[in-house]
Amino acid sequence: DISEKRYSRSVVNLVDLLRTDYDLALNLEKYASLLSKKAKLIRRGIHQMQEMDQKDKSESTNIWDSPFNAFSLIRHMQADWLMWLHYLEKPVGQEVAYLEGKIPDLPHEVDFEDAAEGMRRMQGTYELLSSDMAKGLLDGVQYNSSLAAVDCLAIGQHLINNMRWKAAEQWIISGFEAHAREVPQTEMQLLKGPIKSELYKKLGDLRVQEGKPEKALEAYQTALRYSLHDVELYHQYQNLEDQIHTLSVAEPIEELDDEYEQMHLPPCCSGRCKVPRHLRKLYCVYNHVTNPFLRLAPIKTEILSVDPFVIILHDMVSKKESTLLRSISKEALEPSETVNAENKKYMVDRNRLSKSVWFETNKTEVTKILSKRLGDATGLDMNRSEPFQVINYGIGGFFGSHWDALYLNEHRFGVGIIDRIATSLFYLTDVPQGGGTYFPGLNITVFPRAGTVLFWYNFDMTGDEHLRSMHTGCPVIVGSKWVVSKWIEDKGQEFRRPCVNSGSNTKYLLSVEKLLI
Ligand SMILES: O=C(O)CCC(=O)C(=O)O
Ligand SMILES: [Fe+2]
Repeated sequence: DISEKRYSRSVVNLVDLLRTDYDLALNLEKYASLLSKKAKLIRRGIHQMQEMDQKDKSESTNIWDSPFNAFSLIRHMQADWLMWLHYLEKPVGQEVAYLEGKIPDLPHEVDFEDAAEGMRRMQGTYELLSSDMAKGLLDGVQYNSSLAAVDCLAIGQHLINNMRWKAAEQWIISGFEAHAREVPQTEMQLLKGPIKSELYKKLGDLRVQEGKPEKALEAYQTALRYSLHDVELYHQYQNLEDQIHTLSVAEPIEELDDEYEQMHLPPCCSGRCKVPRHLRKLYCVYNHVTNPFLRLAPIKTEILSVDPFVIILHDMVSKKESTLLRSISKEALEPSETVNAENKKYMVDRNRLSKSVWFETNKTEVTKILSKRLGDATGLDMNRSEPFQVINYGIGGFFGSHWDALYLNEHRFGVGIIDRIATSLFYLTDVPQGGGTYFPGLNITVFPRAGTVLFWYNFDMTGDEHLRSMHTGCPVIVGSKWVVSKWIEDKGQEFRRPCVNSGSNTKYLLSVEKLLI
């Protein structure tokens, strides 16, 4: 479905969007040139009429001096003005229709909502100030791009819609600052009037919601100063003034609870949180034990946590393999889905903003090799694993905190039930800023490094789900985050990772946990 492109959920379609923008600008240019031709012809028409007028006047003839004059006048008035009307009404070329036809392909309101929500989440997660963000200063890094006043205004509006008054106010103020920095005029100013008026108007709306009518009135008044002829605004102002006089101002609407907000923003995505002591002593080893082949080519393995077992495998994907995988995925990406807890069906959800595509393990030489390598490095049977999933995150893209396991412990051991004993995440790209994988129960944040694999067990040694295996795909601040996931099934790994009561007899294990002995 064309209308379901979900532009904000990946960066790959943004290039198409730029192309469409360029194309539409050309279309507008064509329209403008046809329109000026039309205007020229109209002007010529007016000129002709004026000449006739002059002639009539200079010859000082009366309209009744000749039957032709009267006839001409009547014919002119009856037919020519109709002709003008037709001419004025006739569309100028096909450009308006072309633009109309393109509208369904352009980002929709949901795309904007996704993008604005992405900005808000980024701001909340990394504790950024809106004024810094608008200036292009993101988590201590200054970029040479910034937000325009209209962008700040739009984010402010989005926050007002979501009852976040304080944050909205800060974005409106950032809008004024952005406006002071701006040199070129934006289209909005051409088509809708001065941006300053729009910003003050929004500030007024906000103050009304907050229950500060006097302050709102002040804001509307200032807005009016910037657009004297805005009738609608004037009515809004008058209405509010009446309401204040008659004490009938609407009740304030309370800001959405901050605690709810905090719950949805993982606190340590920045990686600057304190890692617990027992996790700081961990180490790096060469794994040459899970497969005889590794004696020749051991895999550099970093142990991040013992319980649950979390490791980073180095040099698992070459540049060439990464490029190939990304290029075959680009055209096939669709908005990512998550498994619904109740019906186990895959669905698009607001908690996962990315695009992805599934590839069978045997799809290409690259997927076959990666699967083999992963099997060697983990000691697990890749014949018992789910297909690869290639994922791309857009700016602000994220995956809210979740567990990968599908069933609750009491349901997992039923007949025929297969669950995800382990997760492997191949990082295909570095992400310049943000986009880490964070474990809230461990306070570990792993930042994507092209070619590495993050691997962890979702279940403990007795087969129960490990609560601390919960993880988060942190919001991307800058860059295009490409990862490939592969979930490994529990059924079929019984001899490689048998259930044991404690870690004491791990020497019988065949999987990578052997490294712990
Ligand atoms: O992208 C990430 O960092 C996490 C991805 C993830 O949790 C998943 O795909 O299940
Ligand atoms: Fe996950």
